[in-house]
Amino acid sequence: MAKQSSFFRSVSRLYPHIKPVLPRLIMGLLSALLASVVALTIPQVLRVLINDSLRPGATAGAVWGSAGLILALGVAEAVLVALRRTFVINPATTVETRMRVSLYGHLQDLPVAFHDRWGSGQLLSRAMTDLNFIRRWMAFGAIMLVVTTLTVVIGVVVMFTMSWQLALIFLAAAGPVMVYGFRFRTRFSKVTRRSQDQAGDLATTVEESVHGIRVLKAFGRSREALETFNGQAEELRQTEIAKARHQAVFSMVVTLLPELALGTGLVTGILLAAGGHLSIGSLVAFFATAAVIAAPVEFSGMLLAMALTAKTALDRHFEVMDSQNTITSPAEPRRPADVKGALSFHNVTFAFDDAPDKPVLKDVRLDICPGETMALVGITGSGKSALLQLVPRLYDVTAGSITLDGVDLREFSVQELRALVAVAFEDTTLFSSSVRDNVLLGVRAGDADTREEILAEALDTAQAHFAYSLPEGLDTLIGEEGLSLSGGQRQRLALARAIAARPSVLVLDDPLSALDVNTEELVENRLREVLAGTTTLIVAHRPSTVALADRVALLEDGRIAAVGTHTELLAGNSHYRYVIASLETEPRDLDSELSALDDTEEVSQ
Ligand SMILES: Nc1ncnc2c1ncn2[C@@H]1O[C@H](COP(=O)(O)OP(=O)(O)OP(=O)(O)O)[C@@H](O)[C@H]1O
Repeated sequence: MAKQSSFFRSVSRLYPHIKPVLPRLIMGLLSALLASVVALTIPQVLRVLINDSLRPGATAGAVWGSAGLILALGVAEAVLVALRRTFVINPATTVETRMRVSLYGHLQDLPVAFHDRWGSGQLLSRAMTDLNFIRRWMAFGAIMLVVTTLTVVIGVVVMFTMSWQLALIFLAAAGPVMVYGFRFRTRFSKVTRRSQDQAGDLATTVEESVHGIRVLKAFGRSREALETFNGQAEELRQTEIAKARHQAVFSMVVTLLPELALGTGLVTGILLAAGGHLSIGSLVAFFATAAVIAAPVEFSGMLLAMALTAKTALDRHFEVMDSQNTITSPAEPRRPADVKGALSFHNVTFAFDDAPDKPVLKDVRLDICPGETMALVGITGSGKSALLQLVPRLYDVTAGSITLDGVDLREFSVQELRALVAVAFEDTTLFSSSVRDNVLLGVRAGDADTREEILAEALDTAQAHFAYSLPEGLDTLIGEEGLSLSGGQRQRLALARAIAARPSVLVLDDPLSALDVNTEELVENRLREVLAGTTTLIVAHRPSTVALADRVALLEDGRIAAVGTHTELLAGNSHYRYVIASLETEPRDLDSELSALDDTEEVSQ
C-alpha cells in the first residue's frame, strides 16, 4: 500500500483542488509574509532609536516618534496575523469538503472488488483524519512554512548588512541544522506513514467489533477482542512515541544550535562594539533580529513534521483516488427498446482478483427465458452467489459474456443496467433511514401517490406488514443495518426493496432463509405472482424455494452440471439428489418420492 513519492510531487496534486481558492490563499500568505516583514522592521527602528534618538543632544520628540512607530508596527503585525486567519480558513474548509465529497463519490464508483481488499477503517481514516490534517496544514502549516523560510532568509540578509562577522556565526549553525533536517525528513516520513496506517487498522477493528458486537458477546470473546485491540493500540502508541522522539530530537537540535550561535555571537558582538567596529544600535538591532528569526527556526521542526504528515495524508488520499473503476459504462451505451428479460450466460468464467488462477465459475452456459424463474442450487462454495453478482455487474466476468436480450451487459450503461436488475442478498443491508426510504431505494421515478402504491404493494408481497405497526409506521428510522429489526423482518424489507424496483431481472440470494415456515409460505404465494412476469435468478437453500422456480440449474464446483425442472433433476441426477437431501431442514423420504416418479417417468442417470 505504501508508495513513496517526492514531497513536491505529492503536494502538487493538491493544485486542482486549491486552484479555485488560490487568490484567498495567496492573500493569506501575503498577510503572513507582511507580518514577518513588519516584525523584522521593528529591530531596525530600534537601531535608529538607539543610534540617533538616544544620542546626546537628541530631542524627546524623536524618542516618542520612534516608540510610537514601534507600537504602530506591533499593532500592524497583530492585524496582519488576524487577516491571515480570516483569509485562509474559508478556502481550507472548502478544499477539505470538496476533497471529502469527491473521495466519497469515488468510493461509490469503485467496484466491489476494491472494497473486498480495503478495510473500512482505512477508508474512514482517509476520509476523516487525513483530510482534516490536510486542511489544517493548508490553513496554517504550508503558509507558515513558506513565511518562516522567507523570514529566516530575509532576516539573515538583514543581519549580514549589520555585521557580516556575526551573521557568519549564525550561518555556521544553520549547516548542521539543514543536514539533520534532511535525515529527519526521511525517518519521520516512514514513521508517520506507519502511524497513519496503524490508525486506519485500529479504526477497522473498532468498526468490525461494533458491527459484530452481538457475535463477540454471544461467544464470550469480548476479552479477546479487547486484547487484540489493546495490542494494536499499543503498536500505534509505540509508533507515536517514535514519532514524538524524532520530533523532540529535531526540535532540540534546531533550538540548541541557534542558542549556541547566540551566545557566541553575543561575546563576539560585544568585542566588535568595544573595538569600535559595530555601533551599539546595530548590536542591539542585530540581536533583536536574531530573536525575531529564532522563533521561526525553533518552530521549523514542528512545521517540517506537519508538512511530512500532510504529504503522507495526501499520498493516502490519492492511493484511493488513483484506484481505477474497472466497471464502467461504454461511451455509447445500448438499450433494447423494450427489455423482455432473456438472460444468457455464454461460457462465463470468473475469478476473484485475489485468486486469479482459481476461477470460481468455469465455462458457465445458461439461458433463462423472459419471465422464467431459474433456481440455482449447489453445495456451499459452489459459486452461486458469485454467479448472481455478475448480473448487476458488481463484478465483471473474467471470460465469456452475459447478455440481456442479446446485448452484452457491458454494453449497457451501468446505471441503466442496475435499474433493470434488482437484487436481494442473503446479507440484508438496510440503511439508517426510514422504512419507506429503504424500500423505495431502487424506485427512481413516479409521483408521491405512485410511490406510495408501489411501497404498499411491495410490503404486501414480502409480507412485511409489521412495518405499519412500528412506532412511527413507515417513517420509523431503522438503525444502522436495521439492527433494531429481527433477521426475518430485515429480510422481508430487503425483498420488498427488490420487488419495489419493478425490475426486468430479479436476482435473489436465498431471500427467505430467515423466515419461519408459515411466513415463508405466505411470501412464496405472493412472490409467485410477481415472479410470473419477471425473469428471476434465485439461489435456493431450501426445497421450498426451489419450488418457486420453473427450472433449476445445478452448480457443481463452478460449472453448470445440469439444468431441468426439479422433478427431472431429482429423477436424473444423483448429485442433485445429494444436494437436495442436504438442503432439507426436515428429512424427506426421497426414496418414496423417487418410487412415485418411477411410475410415471423414465429414470435416467
Ligand atoms: N470476495 C471474495 N473474494 C475471494 N473469494 C471469494 C469471495 N467471495 C467468495 N469467494 C470464494 O468463491 C467461492 C464461491 O463462493 P460463493 O459465495 O459464490 O459460494 P456459494 O455457492 O454462494 O456458497 P453458499 O451456499 O455458502 O452461499 C468460495 O470458494 C469462496 O470462498
